Amino acid sequence: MFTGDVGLELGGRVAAALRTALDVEITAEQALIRPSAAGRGADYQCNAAMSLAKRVGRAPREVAELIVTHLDAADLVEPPEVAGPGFVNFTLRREWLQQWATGLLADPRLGVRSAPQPRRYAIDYGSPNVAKEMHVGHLRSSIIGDAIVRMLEFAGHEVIRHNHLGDWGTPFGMLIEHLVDEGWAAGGEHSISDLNSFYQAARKKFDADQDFAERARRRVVALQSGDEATLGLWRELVGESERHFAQVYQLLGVKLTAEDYYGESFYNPFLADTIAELEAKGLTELSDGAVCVFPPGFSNREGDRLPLIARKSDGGYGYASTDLATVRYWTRDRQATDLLYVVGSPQAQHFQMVFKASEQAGWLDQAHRAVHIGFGSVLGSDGQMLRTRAGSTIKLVDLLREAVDRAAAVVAERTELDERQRAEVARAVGIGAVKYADLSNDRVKDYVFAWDRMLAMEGNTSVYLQYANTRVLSIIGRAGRSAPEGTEVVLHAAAERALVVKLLQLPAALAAATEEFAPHKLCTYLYETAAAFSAFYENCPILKAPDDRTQLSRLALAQLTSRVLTLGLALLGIDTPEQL
Ligand SMILES: NC(=[NH2+])NCCC[C@H](N)C(=O)O
Repeated sequence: MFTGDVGLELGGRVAAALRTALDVEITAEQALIRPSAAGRGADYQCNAAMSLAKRVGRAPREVAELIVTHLDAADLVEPPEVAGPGFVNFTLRREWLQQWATGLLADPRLGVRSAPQPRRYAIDYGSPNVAKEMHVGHLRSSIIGDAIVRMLEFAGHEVIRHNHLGDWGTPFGMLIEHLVDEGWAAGGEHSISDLNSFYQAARKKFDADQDFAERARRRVVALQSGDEATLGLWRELVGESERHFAQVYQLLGVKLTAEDYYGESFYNPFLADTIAELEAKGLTELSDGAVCVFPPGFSNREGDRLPLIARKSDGGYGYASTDLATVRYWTRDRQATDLLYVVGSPQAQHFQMVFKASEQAGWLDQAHRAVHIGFGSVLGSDGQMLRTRAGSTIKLVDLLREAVDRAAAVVAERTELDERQRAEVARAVGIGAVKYADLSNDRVKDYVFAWDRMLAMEGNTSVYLQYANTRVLSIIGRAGRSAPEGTEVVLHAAAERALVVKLLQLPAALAAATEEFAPHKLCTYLYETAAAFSAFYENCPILKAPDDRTQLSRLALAQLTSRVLTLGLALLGIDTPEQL
């Protein structure tokens, strides 16, 4: 059955040909069918002959020829051709493309099939720290994590979001004690910007004032032993931070809500059992009084094995203990099959060690996988970590507000919109620009934060795509009608055909972006689609189409383009205004 992915379909046919011709078994994926580069005169190519040649002891071109002679795909492609060292070039048949495009018009999923075996994902993203300002790393985690959530959900998987809020540990002793000193609980008129300096003030006192430090230490003990009054103050502090984070999430339009907080404190009740299980399985060692796990394969430059500290020498638990508990909790208690952690690349080793130890403990096995979805830093135009001019770290709300303000300046000239519409558009454009600038780069790389580039109307930006979409919509609007389901798509001009071939690649592009947790692959695809539409529109008039049938067909292509752009951007968490 056709899966919606024409590359895979061709792959299956190539695999069948190889079975008949050479008695070798490969999967549809292993047939390595890829879209051909533009201007190559073909739509797809098969790259498998070269590597198969060695396996079957024949020349690559000979293998390619055998594929061609044994291929049963005349319904789908023109007679294929062997090229170069052993590529097979495929050109899709016009009739097939026309039929496919007509069918697409009636398909709410635009050719994308749901996962045949849905999995249960638990995804850790956002994950800021209480009583501290969210930083750009948390912004990246929120944006990338959210796109991944949307893509996985669209693919039909179950997705549980959890926000690993840093809300526990020794700093809370000094924070709460400082809070008491400030009479903070009484007033309630405090905001997170107070809290940032609040944190620094607490830290300063802690370092300078022995008496305060002692009180802070006692406060930690009170907190950990569940003292009600202390817990009340702690909740106050956490609640205040959560209100602030909610503001950022709302402005950003990410799916994280108050229900998604599974902070470090959440795992507190599971820590003792988690560590006891590791001990019972013989995976721990005492090292300088601390209970440690030494997962194999991790050592420093001197060759010393690296520990995960499961329980500190004072009996307390730390960051690593909690993360071991997350793996156990999400796999065992919540039956998640896939654990995703969207956290900056500097924590890569931490997660590799946690995963290794979890494998040893049996929490991760064939049926469960854990993936650290790392990402690089955001740099300023000076190539250094993004900071304000004064040198302090940038406040996220400020950054997002500035994005909306700058976008507002861009749309201010659109006098045909009323004030409310303009505000909505400014938000969609500004926030979209920040998100897209982040998502369109390979996440593992650092990227430079540059307002002008991210808000440019030309190039691979969200504004360009949003604008392209409004242009398509306005053409359809001016036509005064739309192509109904069942409209027969007719492809005569090369640009029409090229656009349909692009639209046809949505399932493959989306699958790659989803499976590799690589939203930039979807961005690239959308950009190419918008470009294909431009070329189409330049060459194939819609409003002044030669006849009615052609106009309807071209309107159908315009509608499909808009739907692909809208869906693609929505999966990236970006809104598509109807006017811009
Ligand atoms: N399970 C986790 N460790 N998630 C990531 C937590 C990130 C941490 N709060 C930080 O700001 O660095």
